[in-house]
Amino acid sequence: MKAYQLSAEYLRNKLSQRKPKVAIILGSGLGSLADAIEDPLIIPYYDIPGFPTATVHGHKGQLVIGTLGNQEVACMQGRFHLYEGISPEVLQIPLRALKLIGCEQVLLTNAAGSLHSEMAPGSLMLIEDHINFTGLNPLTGENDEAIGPRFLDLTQAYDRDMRTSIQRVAKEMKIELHNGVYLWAVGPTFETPAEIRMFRLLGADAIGMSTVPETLVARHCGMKVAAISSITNLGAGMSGNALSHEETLDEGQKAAKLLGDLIVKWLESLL
Ligand SMILES: O=P(O)(O)O[C@H]1O[C@H](CO)[C@@H](O)[C@H]1O
Ligand SMILES: Nc1nc2[nH]cnc2c(=O)[nH]1
Repeated sequence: MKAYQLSAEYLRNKLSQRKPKVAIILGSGLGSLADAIEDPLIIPYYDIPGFPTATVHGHKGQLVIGTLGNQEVACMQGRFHLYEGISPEVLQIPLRALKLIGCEQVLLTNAAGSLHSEMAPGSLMLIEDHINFTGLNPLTGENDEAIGPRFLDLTQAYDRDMRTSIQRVAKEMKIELHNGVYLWAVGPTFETPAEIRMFRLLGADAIGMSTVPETLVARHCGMKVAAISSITNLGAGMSGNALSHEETLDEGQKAAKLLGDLIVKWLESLL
């Protein structure tokens, strides 16, 4: 059996009657969103066969399964990044396991730097497309045609219907939701000011070290994907301030309530 099949089998046994259809991945500083999940079944990643363990400060490392916005959800409280030394192949495991237990759509969240001074810290950005600036891809290696195609079309990486419904809910809630392109840099260093200037020229609006590999794996196995960035800082060199992960976590936590409210209302709207 493959690692993700082992993970899924373990999770299926734990789930009993629960049938999460929506997966949510919480980014840096956004972990508290999982605290609102009712009747939670909490499974630490280290208990799940095949799963890596979360190493980044502020990423708790557990799967929380329960009810949010009247929907059954499976929420990853903490994610994996390539810069942690995790191989691209291992990055496939969580999303494929979530698909195997029945999740059909996934909402990814992240903390990101903004490339526009008008999109200041505290802003939310719905990802409409991405740029993979790493030259790496979690789908590299042998392809299992039973999971997805060797050559995956990414014309609609971020699902149009999910984006439309999230935008509609944000509008109803009078939440300003920017739209933009997220650029995946491998990290773990933040960018130089020269890189930020270059990324702006390339058409990026926000930058971070996650999300894109999850999108690729999820789309490959047929899940629908939407993603929202919580802007925690302006890109390097734009404000004169030094960047730090502590700032990411602080600003992420400040935005978590707003993003949480938006996610709950969106889930309610799916009924
Ligand atoms: O993308 P998430 O996991 O939200 O975290 C972002 O914040 C961290 C840097 O502070 C990096 O891991 C970056 O990707
Ligand atoms: N690469 C990158 N990741 C981030 N995560 C939060 N802010 C940033 C940033 O400015 N750059």
